[in-house]
Amino acid sequence: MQYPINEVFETIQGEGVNTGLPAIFVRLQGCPVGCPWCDTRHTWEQTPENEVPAEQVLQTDGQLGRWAWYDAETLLQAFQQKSFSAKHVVLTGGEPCLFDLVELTNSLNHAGYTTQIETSGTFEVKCSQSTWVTVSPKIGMKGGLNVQSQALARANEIKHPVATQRHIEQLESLLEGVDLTGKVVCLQPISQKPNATALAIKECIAHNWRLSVQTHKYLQID
Ligand SMILES: C[S@@+](CC[C@H](N)C(=O)[O-])C[C@H]1O[C@@H](n2cnc3c(N)ncnc32)[C@H](O)[C@@H]1O
Ligand SMILES: Nc1nc2[nH]cc(C(=O)O)c2c(=O)[nH]1
Ligand code: SF4
Ligand SMILES: [Mg+2]
Repeated sequence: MQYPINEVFETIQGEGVNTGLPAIFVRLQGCPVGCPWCDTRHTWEQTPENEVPAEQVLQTDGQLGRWAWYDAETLLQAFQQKSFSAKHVVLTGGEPCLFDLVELTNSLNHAGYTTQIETSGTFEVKCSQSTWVTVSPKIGMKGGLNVQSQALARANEIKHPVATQRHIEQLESLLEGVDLTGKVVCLQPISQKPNATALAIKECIAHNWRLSVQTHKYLQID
């Protein structure tokens, strides 16, 4: 199966439970969710005129929204070509769960990589059993999509972006009736805003949730 890829790069996982882990990021192109504060808006549209040769996406994109087709085998070859040393692969986007990721995650696992998916939870999560699934639930966004119960049930980590008290209330009502056994709940301040960070700290302590800050942005790395 082929996937439209926006960028492939090696860095340190900056967010969530795996913060600090060296990782290869594979960013898929395309997302219909429409979060107003999204930090990767260039991944929303997958337009034919922005298709580029495969080698061009083996570096960070920035703002271009370019993409190329890759399958599992060519992606693994690209990791060799770039001499990446990380053994953890993060599939993000865009919205990676627009695609069936079973074949891709299984191939990566068989090649010796651990895998993680960053998803909005608005599509069914299809991946290998061992994949670490981070659902950052997107509630009431302008794309009009709802969080799927399958995605919440499959999540290993629920990492909610927050800026206002309303975001806390939305998360509380989303989590009602969800079995949280074995899952980690994190709050992630939106765009490093001081008020959002203060709110996230206060609510993490009150609920015994974890704080996730986007450490790569403080460090000014990709
Ligand atoms: C760009 S999204 C791509 C994956 C997927 N579409 C999703 O939303 O989870 C990756 C992560 O960045 C988070 N994110 C995006 N923009 C952000 C911002 N301005 N501040 C904090 N977190 C942000 C998302 O909530 C998600 O956890
Ligand atoms: N360093 C780093 N860590 C990240 N964790 C999640 C990211 C994402 O965009 O999904 C991300 C990212 O873009 N960079
Ligand atoms: S779901 Fe993810 S990629 Fe899509 S708009 Fe929201 S933060 Fe951005
Ligand atoms: Mg990011």
